[in-house]
Amino acid sequence: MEKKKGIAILGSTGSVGTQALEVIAAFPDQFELVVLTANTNADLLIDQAKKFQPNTVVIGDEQRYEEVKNALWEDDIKVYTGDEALQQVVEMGEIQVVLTAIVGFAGLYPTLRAIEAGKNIALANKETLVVAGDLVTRKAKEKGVSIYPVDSEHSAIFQCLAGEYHNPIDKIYLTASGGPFLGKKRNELVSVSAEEALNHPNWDMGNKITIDSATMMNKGLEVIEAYWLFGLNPEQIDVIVHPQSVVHSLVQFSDGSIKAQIGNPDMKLPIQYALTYPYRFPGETPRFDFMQYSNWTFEKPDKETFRNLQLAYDALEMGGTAPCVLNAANEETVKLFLDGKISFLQIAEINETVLRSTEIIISPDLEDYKRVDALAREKVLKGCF
Ligand SMILES: NC(=O)C1=CN([C@@H]2O[C@H](COP(=O)(O)OP(=O)(O)OC[C@H]3O[C@@H](n4cnc5c(N)ncnc54)[C@H](OP(=O)(O)O)[C@@H]3O)[C@@H](O)[C@H]2O)C=CC1
Ligand SMILES: CC(=O)[C@@H](O)[C@H](O)COP(=O)(O)O
Ligand SMILES: [Mn+2]
Repeated sequence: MEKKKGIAILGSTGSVGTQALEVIAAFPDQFELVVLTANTNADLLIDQAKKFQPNTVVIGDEQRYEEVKNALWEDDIKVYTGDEALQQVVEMGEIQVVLTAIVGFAGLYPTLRAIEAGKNIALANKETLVVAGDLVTRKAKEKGVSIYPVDSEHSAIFQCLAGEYHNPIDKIYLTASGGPFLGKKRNELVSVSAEEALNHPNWDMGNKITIDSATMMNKGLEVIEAYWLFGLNPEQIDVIVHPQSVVHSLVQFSDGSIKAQIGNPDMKLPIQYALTYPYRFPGETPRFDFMQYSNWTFEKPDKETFRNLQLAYDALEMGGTAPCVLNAANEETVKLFLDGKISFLQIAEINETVLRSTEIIISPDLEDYKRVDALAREKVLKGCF
């Protein structure tokens, strides 16, 4: 029998993490779960560890360490806490693929360490590539490590590219749902609440990405993510609004032919493909019903109203640390919005102010990214919002 594939899930208690565990549970003969990590959700991490019996777990929050350790003592599961532990566990010999399902900049360090240790990456944490795409892709190339996209649009592009290695890409189309406020103009968005913004029409996701979808920053981050994953020019990356979220993205080749990947809005499929690549495992996921989705529509994104999308293109054009600045500002403005401290429209306004007022370093190293990230966050927080 073939050896099972060793998997680490960073961020196992989140939306992607919990769905990844469903995928793993569906193929017990194929995967061996080696590591699970969470930030603060000790209760769920304990439940997951008891059920899946990984070798090791990491709880970010040091206050919850004793509780997790005591709960898992009789299961003989190693328990660690803190940022350094999160970076060390990805080096374990039994791991073949690290699924990065942590949200935000915090995913960058363990991803880099995993690449350094020669582990293939199933990448959900798009912020890693947005912040430091040059560093991450260079390191992956150097170490012969593959980065398999988990993000549904990028998985779609990746699937369309299978077998097309020799064929030049004309352009790609990333599809966007448009979020809960599709069709609204700025004057209608002045006082929308966090609750309304968290009401995504098609996907059930973590809070941060759901707000990003509502502001269309998610699509902006995905443009930058695609730039690094597929080695395209910004002009080759287009966004089209497709409110049904069943055409997950499209590739147009140099002869004009377009390939699309289609399916239900369900993250388990892209997660599974990233873990089983180059194979497709036969699965029980509900089959697509064309009659349920008989009306597909496409429209142009409104970059005036959803300014964040334009800002992401601008940051990509500016280069160097500009996307890192935009990402850091956005992580903070999203938190402020969720805490009721700023309005929905202020998210993009503050992001833009920070982006335009922060000096760019053109060839940054990891320390530069760390400093620039901290500086941009400080600018948002010192804005006295
Ligand atoms: N959800 C989705 O369908 C999709 C998500 N993505 C991307 O995947 C990533 C994860 O998204 P999602 O699952 O929605 O997010 P969630 O907020 O649902 O989950 C985040 C996970 O990361 C952990 N975490 C949060 N902060 C830290 C930190 N500072 N250090 C270590 N661990 C941390 C959380 O732990 P705890 O639970 O303890 O807080 C949790 O396990 C994001 O980058 C997102 O953009 C991409 C495509 C689709
Ligand atoms: C599931 C997924 O990949 C999300 O990134 C999703 O695409 C968000 O939807 P929109 O950003 O298109 O609203
Ligand atoms: Mn996506």
